[in-house]
Amino acid sequence: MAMPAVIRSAQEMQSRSRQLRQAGRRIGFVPTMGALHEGHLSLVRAAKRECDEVVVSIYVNPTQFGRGEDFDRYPRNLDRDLQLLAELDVPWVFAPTDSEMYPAGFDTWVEVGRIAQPWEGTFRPGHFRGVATVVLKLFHLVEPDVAYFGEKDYQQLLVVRQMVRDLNLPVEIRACPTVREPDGLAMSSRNQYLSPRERQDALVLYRSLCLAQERVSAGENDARAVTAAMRELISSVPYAQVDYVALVDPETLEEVTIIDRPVQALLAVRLGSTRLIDNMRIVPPSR
Ligand SMILES: Nc1ncnc2c1ncn2[C@@H]1O[C@H](COP(=O)(O)OP(=O)(O)OP(=O)(O)O)[C@@H](O)[C@H]1O
Ligand SMILES: CC(C)(CO)[C@@H](O)C(=O)[O-]
Ligand code: BAL
Repeated sequence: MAMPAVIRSAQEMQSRSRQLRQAGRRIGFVPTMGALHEGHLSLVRAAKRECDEVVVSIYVNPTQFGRGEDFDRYPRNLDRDLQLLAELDVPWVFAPTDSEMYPAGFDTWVEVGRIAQPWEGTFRPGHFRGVATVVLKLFHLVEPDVAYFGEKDYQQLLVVRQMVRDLNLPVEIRACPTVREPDGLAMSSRNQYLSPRERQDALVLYRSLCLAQERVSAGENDARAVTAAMRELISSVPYAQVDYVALVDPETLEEVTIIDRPVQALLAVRLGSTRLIDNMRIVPPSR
């Protein structure tokens, strides 16, 4: 089990990738912010299945965090991450420094339009500008054939796809299903922040998504009735604060009123100082 080579410099990453591509290797890329868990590792496994080389980036990107968000306390544990990646035989880890990614004088930003505006875009202003900018830079440095993203960050996936389409980026975007804890909680690096009580109460996110599917399977087609039931369930945790709960078109993210086709349930809930997101495809019964 060899430890991955850790590349710190942007230029070195770019020249290594060029060499791999020139040798005809197909590069799979998994961008992360570290504090790796099974969700991340499922993306790595998908990349390993489909590509000759796997590059994982570990970078807590400051520009996607707003003022007052958790940038400073975001979990960082590079040694543990490298150990987990070594167990999967990942050869390359790109872990750039801030000054490599944002050298003095950096002043160019990627602004994705409508798809980045609602939901996370509203509650985390500037978030997707930071995500799109760093992902575009990472794509230029790694030059992957395929890049892997989790459906857990559903809107992020659509934002990245929009950018790739609009800017003709030569990379395929692969979506991977959300990996959950045995009790249903979506894996997230931020789960580490939860106290034992909050960890237990965090189950209301998954339960409310399942409740949405149950109601729709039972014939409910009024989106407002379904989101009201979800909110009621979440309110069984008195200190939970809902940022949004919505049923949306899976492509445009516009809110739907009647559920007459598959929709995406999206939610963001704060439990104490921890903000969690989750989502699920909700499918009405076929007639
Ligand atoms: N449970 C999961 N299942 C599948 N993919 C996931 C899961 N959690 C994260 N990912 C994906 O891993 C990639 C890196 O995500 P990131 O490093 O932000 O992890 P995270 O656990 O989502 O952290 P955070 O707590 O910040 O949301 C993203 O494409 C994200 O969608
Ligand atoms: C895609 C990403 C690595 C960009 O910083 C981040 O938003 C994440 O981990 O989902
Ligand atoms: N998982 C998306 C990265 C973020 O929350 O900032």
